[in-house]
Amino acid sequence: MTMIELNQAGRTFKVKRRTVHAVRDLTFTVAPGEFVGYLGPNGAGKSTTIKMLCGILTPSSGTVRVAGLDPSRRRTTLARHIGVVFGQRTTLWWDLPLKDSFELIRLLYKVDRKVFAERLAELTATLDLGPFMSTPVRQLSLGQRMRGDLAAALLHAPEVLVLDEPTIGLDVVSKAGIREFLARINAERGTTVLLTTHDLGDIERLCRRVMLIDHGRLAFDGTLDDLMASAPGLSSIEEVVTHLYTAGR
Ligand SMILES: Nc1ncnc2c1ncn2[C@@H]1O[C@H](COP(=O)(O)OP(=O)(O)OP(=O)(O)O)[C@@H](O)[C@H]1O
Repeated sequence: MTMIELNQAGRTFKVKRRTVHAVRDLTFTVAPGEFVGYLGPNGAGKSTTIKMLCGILTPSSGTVRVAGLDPSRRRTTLARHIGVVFGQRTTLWWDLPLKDSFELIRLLYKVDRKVFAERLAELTATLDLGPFMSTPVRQLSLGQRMRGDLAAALLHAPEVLVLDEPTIGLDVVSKAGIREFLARINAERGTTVLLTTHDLGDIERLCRRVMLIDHGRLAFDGTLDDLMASAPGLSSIEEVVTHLYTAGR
């Protein structure tokens, strides 16, 4: 059983008569319960991959499956199985208090009132949302907003969580809190997590497996230990990743 499956997936964009290959021949699988780091330099194709996983973008070639579904054709059904957080953007309603955004999500996903209340209570406690539950989203700090977005992505209890830079711009304490929360969700609920980040501390703390994409192609797929062993003589993850990003340029 696989939770995420890409088979020679590719995506091109036409820019001024030129074809940009954002993602090429991408083949990998992610099993249920895995916590995978998805790394790559700017412009490597990470966001394009994530958009194909959510069904926002249709692959130009190959196939993509998430929870057994073709995301671009079954986007509504897939929404029940997947949670997505884009660190740079919020999915919450800007002018509404956080709790009203959550209630709208309950209605959208048709979650039973009692089940929802239990989940929300648990997420409120683990993410410490209580102090700003009645605050409009636009007035939240970045760290508070991110915690709100994570709760919003998990209220319908998806099996797979896709995170695009969830710790961007956060201070060390907020980052540690988010990392602890994600580790817990993965361990306790068995949620499959695909994490894109430029913060290698996120990767070190959370991911056993790392995939690295460069120029739209998979350049590395292995454990964090394999990654460290791939560049003998280099001792920090920063050095190893810099080496991989600059190799072949
Ligand atoms: N809508 C689009 N139209 C044209 N080109 C695009 C589009 N979206 C992405 N690209 C191009 O595809 C390539 C991959 O972009 P993508 O956003 O997937 O990279 P990324 O790995 O997420 O980068 P970053 O770390 O900077 O967010 C880049 O060359 C980018 O310019």
